[in-house]
Amino acid sequence: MTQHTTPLRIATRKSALALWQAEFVKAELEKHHPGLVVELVPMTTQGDIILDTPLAKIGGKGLFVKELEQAMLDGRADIAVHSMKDVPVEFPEGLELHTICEREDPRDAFVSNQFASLDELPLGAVVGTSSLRRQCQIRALRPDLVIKDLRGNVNTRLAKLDAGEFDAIILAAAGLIRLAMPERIRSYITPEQSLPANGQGAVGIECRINDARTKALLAPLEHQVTRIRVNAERAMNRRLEGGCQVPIGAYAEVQGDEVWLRGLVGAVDGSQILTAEVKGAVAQAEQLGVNLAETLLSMGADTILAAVYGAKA
Ligand SMILES: NCc1[nH]cc(CCC(=O)O)c1CC(=O)O
Repeated sequence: MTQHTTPLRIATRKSALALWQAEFVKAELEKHHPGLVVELVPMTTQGDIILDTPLAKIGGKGLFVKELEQAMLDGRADIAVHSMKDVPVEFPEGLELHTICEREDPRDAFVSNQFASLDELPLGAVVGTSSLRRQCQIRALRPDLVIKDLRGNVNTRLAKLDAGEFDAIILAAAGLIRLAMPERIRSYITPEQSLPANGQGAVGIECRINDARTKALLAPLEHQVTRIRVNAERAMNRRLEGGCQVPIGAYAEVQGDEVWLRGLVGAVDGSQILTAEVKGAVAQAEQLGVNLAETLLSMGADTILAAVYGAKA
């Protein structure tokens, strides 16, 4: 048996979901490597501090990972665990996204104390979400609904719903399942109604590129089918330069040796929604993502995205 002398340290945010994900990876590592000691290094990020400004205005997701990455570069931690949908496409020099774990349910969830589904919401009901992607797709389905900004971690968002600020809110099903609140999911929003974000429901692990010991320890946590799906989705986003908060949906499924990738770019007000899909060999997953992005761009996604980025600047 291998001797494990030094503990492996996980840099993590302190939100319930981040801690769940870190604990999950810790448990997986300890299961695969008996004797290994895994420690959590909890930290606060800029994104956790600036909670009152819409994400799209403050430069997006990078704010949630910078401190974790610095800790790895400084040797204060060895890995960071991320929700794949929050991981920027680029990594700082010396770090890489090394492992993608098996995906939880990737769908969005409809959450409400009074209504069972989007269809049952009365005319003009108030729906909470801070995601431009969810906003534009819900507006396209139900132009009568009033969409209100909703930020904070999962528990904060649920508390705002319970306080009566919204008739319903939209959250990732994965978050509610992981936090042991599946009963909060009144219904699932199907990919046909609204495409999830790239990487939604998948957990990824970042580490130092030159850290062979950590990489060997992470190897059993890799999930091949999830990687193929997330690679296709992220390649589409990358080609669209959808680095931060953008009205882009991407969803891949693997059927046998084929990938089926669906993509969407929408105007935030729901006035225009472009959708396209592509099928091809698993080995071509990333190329399929790029191709689908180019199809969407040729359909007019470039104009829509330029308007979104222009509004932010
Ligand atoms: N943007 C925040 C975020 N990042 C990951 C999840 C859920 C879990 C996941 O997608 O892996 C959530 C909450 C949500 O969107 O409701």
